[in-house]
Amino acid sequence: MNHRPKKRFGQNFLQDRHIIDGILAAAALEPRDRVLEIGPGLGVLTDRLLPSVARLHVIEIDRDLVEGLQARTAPHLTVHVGDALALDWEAILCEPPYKLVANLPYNISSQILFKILDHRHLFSRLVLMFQQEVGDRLCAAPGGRDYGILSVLCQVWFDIRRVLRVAPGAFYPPPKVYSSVLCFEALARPRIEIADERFFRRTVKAAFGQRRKTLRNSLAGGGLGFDGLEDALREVGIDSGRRAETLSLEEFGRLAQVLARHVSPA
Ligand SMILES: C[S@@+](CC[C@H](N)C(=O)[O-])C[C@H]1O[C@@H](n2cnc3c(N)ncnc32)[C@H](O)[C@@H]1O
Repeated sequence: MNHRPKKRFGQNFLQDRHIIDGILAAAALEPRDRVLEIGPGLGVLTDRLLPSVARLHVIEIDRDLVEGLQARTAPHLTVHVGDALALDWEAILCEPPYKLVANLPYNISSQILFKILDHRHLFSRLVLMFQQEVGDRLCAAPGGRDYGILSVLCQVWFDIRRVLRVAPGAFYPPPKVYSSVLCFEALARPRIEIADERFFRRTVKAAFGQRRKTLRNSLAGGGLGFDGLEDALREVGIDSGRRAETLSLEEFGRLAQVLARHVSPA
């Protein structure tokens, strides 16, 4: 098929067979699996997924590619045309759990991750390609500059490991950066206790809002400051002079609990 890759849709098509093999191996497919693929493009992953799974949904935004995908007449394949960020995943994925496999367009990877977090109950495993820098952030441990909002929010719910490092030449056209394939395994229960998930997310975002600042200042800047904050945090073993990037997941859990007691949950 003659298709001119479109930059606006982040079209870097995989052409390295070893990388495709590595993605499929990480997905650990079983015949009864139901899978969602976001951004099938020319279908290199789709064609490898199809014979191995019970059900495959693909979501592709580029109408020029849809005809080629629909030409694969497998009865267990459903092609959804549209923006994966806008489509209603609950309506499409009616028989969870699903595995999610995607060579994601880099420009929407954070937004997709937030949508995945909102729909994590639908998924048992995710195998996703990211720009290497984003992959590093997702796997990062506390203490370094890679550790941030997405590291915390995703690591609470998933075991995340990098399975492949991918050079630009694996794609056509080659992107300017290296990429990483990450495998997310859904945990049976979150790593920490979270009473109110929306508030937990708000806490983490506020704490990292101004990452060079101390917790005391960044929380105040994010509307989560209150009189007595320093003492309240000290009581749960957190020094308000620390920066967000030094806090473990457990400490973020305790931080959110303390703030929830003192700040209105709006
Ligand atoms: C990096 S390419 C990967 C294509 C193919 N899976 C492969 O590995 O060669 C990203 C694909 O996602 C599609 N895409 C981009 N934005 C999208 C969106 N918001 N929703 C669904 N698909 C999207 C692009 O058109 C493209 O086919």
